[in-house]
Amino acid sequence: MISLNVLREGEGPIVVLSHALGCNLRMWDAVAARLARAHTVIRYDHRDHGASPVVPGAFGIETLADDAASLIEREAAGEPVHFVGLSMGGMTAQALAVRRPELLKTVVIANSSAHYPDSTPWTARVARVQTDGVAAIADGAVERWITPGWRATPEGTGAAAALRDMLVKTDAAGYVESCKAVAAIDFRESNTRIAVPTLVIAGTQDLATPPAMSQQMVAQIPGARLATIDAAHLSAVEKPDEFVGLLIDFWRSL
Ligand SMILES: O=C(O)CC1=CCC(=O)O1
Repeated sequence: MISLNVLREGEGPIVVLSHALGCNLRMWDAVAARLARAHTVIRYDHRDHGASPVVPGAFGIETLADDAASLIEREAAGEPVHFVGLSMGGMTAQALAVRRPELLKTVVIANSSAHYPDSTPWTARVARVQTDGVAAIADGAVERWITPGWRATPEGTGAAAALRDMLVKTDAAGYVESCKAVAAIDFRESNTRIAVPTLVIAGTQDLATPPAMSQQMVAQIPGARLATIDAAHLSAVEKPDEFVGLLIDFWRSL
């Protein structure tokens, strides 16, 4: 078992936030600030990201789910949590909901996918990072993460710079292994066995995990609901008020 970097804030029902590939727990700053007014917010860095250890060698998203399960066991002391994952965090949520449903009150899968029909772009990205480092793919990634319209504003320009900085500080070998884990996902069958209340959030301008991928997950997961935000891939960064509003409405509706 590895010891992940964890940040805990606020008081109340526990929410665990799981970030995207190449980001770290700071991706959730705006969402955490809003949620922590009435919740215990626990966010963490995935292995090979942020201030968590870099663990040499290949792994699957199931390993990230097991990392999250150990963290919940330790931090929540038997209280089921609301688990919110975006992109790779949403993949972690899909695996966790099947492997350890007893740890979860609800699951939110934002800007994510159950499967990539074509792994060619991932193979190309891995090769580029192996040759030239994470910085070589950073500008393209940030362009997928937030909309051009927001990037043109002072707030969005600052956010883009902070996100780029987060990405280029990610360990290259860890990023490569994470890309391979993401490229290999296939939750299409296991999603039909999720029995935890689930909300799927899609970004209408998300080119990395387009809304059709969210619609597919909703069709697979029994009783799952779909919500949309007018944003690109990192909807929680660009539209934190709307993102938190969707979470609160979902939790209140149960
Ligand atoms: O980095 C990207 O291109 C988008 C992405 C896919 C999975 C993830 O976590 O980020």
